[in-house]
Amino acid sequence: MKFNDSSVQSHMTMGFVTVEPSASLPDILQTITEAKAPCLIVIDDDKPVGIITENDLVSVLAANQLEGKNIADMHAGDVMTSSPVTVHYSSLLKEAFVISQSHNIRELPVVDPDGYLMGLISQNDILDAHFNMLDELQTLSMEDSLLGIGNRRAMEMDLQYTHNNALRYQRYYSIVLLDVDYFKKYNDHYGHQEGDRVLRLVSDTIKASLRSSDRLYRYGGEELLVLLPETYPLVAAKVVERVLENLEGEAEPHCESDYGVVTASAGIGSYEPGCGKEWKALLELADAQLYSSKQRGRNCVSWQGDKGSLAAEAV
Ligand SMILES: Nc1nc2c(ncn2[C@@H]2O[C@H](COP(=O)(O)OP(=O)(O)OP(=O)(O)O)[C@@H](O)[C@H]2O)c(=O)[nH]1
Repeated sequence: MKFNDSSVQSHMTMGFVTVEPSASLPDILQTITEAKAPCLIVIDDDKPVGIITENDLVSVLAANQLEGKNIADMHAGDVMTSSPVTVHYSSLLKEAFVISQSHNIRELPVVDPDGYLMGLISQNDILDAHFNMLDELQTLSMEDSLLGIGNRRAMEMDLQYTHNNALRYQRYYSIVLLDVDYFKKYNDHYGHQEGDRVLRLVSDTIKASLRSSDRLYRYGGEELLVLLPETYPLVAAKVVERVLENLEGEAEPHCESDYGVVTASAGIGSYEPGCGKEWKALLELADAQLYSSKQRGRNCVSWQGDKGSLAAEAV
């Protein structure tokens, strides 16, 4: 389901049960029991002319028992609510909800412009669709539309959560800032659309190089952030080295780069139990280390433990 797919037609059920106006009450009782349906739609010429709910049947049966009438003599027409309230198939869910609320009914037959029956929608169907759409909207509000990874809002929430856990249980975690090298030159040479494609390639390559417990976010522009829970700085450096190698291994041409292919630089900020640093301070640290990687010639990773910008391998 898509969050903007909010027409009645997309959410109605085709599993409705119909009866003719001439159906006898015993047949109606048997049909509704066998179908386990909340209601029966009475149709004439494929158009809804009435609706029979479980409540209608209970009321009629109770009244008849009191009056001693024979139910075998009764028909759909004696039991149904005539001229049922219907909703047009192209109506919005919220219109259907208003109609069902204002008439205090739970099931609405859905009709086409000529009044022919197309389906049935219930208040429950409408509420289910509504909550599913809310879920989808929430997911979308946390996702970067270009790269399909977490956006900055998602990143901040997850960082705070990871930080709180680390604080409480004395755990390590590392964050990595990655920035595509010479990306302005890439855009200028190959065009912005190609730049977008390469950003997706970078993001996909990074994602494929990470463990499932690691998370990738778009920090902004061509900068990405990786959150590595439970990860020591040295281990984080090894992970990032692998990421950078994999990216270089994609061999995506970049004729304006010293490397001839698309590469990225990275900086790491790590939380160590008792260090007293907030996640925002780690972000600043990662940013400073990223700057250091750029200064060292790019396509490399720096972290605080690497003795001030020696290559990761050398430590
Ligand atoms: N195609 C594309 N370009 C983007 C996007 N976001 C940011 N950019 C571009 O990324 C470029 C980043 O340039 P700079 O910050 O100068 O960095 P750089 O050219 O990568 O140089 P270094 O980081 O020093 O290697 C800018 O030209 C931005 O316009 C995006 O979503 N798509």
